[in-house]
Amino acid sequence: MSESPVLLNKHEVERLLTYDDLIPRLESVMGKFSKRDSSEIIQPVRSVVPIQQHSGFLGVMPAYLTAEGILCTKMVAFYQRAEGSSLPSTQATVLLFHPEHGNVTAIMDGEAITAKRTAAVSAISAKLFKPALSEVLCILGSGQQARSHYDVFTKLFKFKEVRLWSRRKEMAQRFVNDLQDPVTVCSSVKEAVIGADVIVTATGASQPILFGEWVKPGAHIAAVGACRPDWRELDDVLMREAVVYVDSREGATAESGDIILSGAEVFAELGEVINGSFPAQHEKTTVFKSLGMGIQDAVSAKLVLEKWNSEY
Ligand SMILES: NC(=O)c1ccc[n+]([C@@H]2O[C@H](COP(=O)([O-])OP(=O)(O)OC[C@H]3O[C@@H](n4cnc5c(N)ncnc54)[C@H](O)[C@@H]3O)[C@@H](O)[C@H]2O)c1
Ligand SMILES: O=C(O)[C@@H]1CCCCN1
Repeated sequence: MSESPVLLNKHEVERLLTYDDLIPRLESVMGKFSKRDSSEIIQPVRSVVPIQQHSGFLGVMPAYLTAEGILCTKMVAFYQRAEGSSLPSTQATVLLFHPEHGNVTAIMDGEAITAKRTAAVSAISAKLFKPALSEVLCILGSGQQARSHYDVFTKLFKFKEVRLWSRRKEMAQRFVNDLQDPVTVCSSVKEAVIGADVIVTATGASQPILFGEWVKPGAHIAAVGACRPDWRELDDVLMREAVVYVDSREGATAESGDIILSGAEVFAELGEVINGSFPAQHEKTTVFKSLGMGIQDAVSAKLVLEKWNSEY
């Protein structure tokens, strides 16, 4: 009989998963992924089941990292919530398996993993692609991803000003009231992004909210929302004028409305830049289009379990 799996709730996962540990593991696994060596990493594009009656989707995200012995899957339910809804738009659970025996070794909350690993990957993109002089950070959205992006971007980089826009101003105000440092709440996307050096889009929008004509030449955009083939956050002008990087070419081609509908060309994967096979064109306007990957959840979950094991 195999042992019962370790069960870790959101509070525990949040406590155990730190950006300092996570960032190097994500850089390493994304570099490996971009080498496309199937004896090292197997990660199919996410399977997504639409839940049409409720404007939602269930995604299943398996991954196997052979050398590290990590066999994992995340199950993530994500919804388009009506304005004013208090329900979370993204909920997830992560399972780790014993690769040899097939039993489940850990079941853990996936919300904290999703929030932190997505923000950490965006921060890696900003490290590579943001302009040399980056003084103004702008975040669009005030939900879970907006918060994790605020946390890691202000931890890693020094900005003179941070701006926030949310479609409901009171939510932006609530976000800001929780923080120690000053953040400017803006009344429109245009006001928030004009002159910004780094822009994070982390909204549930399905139509463009960020327009190329407002974006400062040379700025870096980490685009985290719009994870369906018919959803948009960025307009055609921005998509076509920027140098576009993605987490996975296959994921982007299957799932990103911003890429599919604009016809924008993907220049490189983040992992290809980490590996040195493509340059980081930080002097140009750059978009990092993030869709999220099972390997990112897998290394995060392994890290959480290692930390937990070291404590008990
Ligand atoms: N790339 C990834 O790996 C990844 C991971 C998790 C979530 N996501 C996506 O990121 C986005 C944000 O996720 P979250 O967990 O922070 O959600 P959340 O529900 O916590 O926050 C969503 C934010 O978007 C705003 N919003 C919703 N609809 C909008 C619209 N039509 N126009 C403008 N703003 C709108 C809400 O007001 C809120 O501020 C979602 O699209 C989600 O699917 C991507
Ligand atoms: O990679 C993820 O976890 C997310 C979940 C929500 C939709 C987009 N991708």
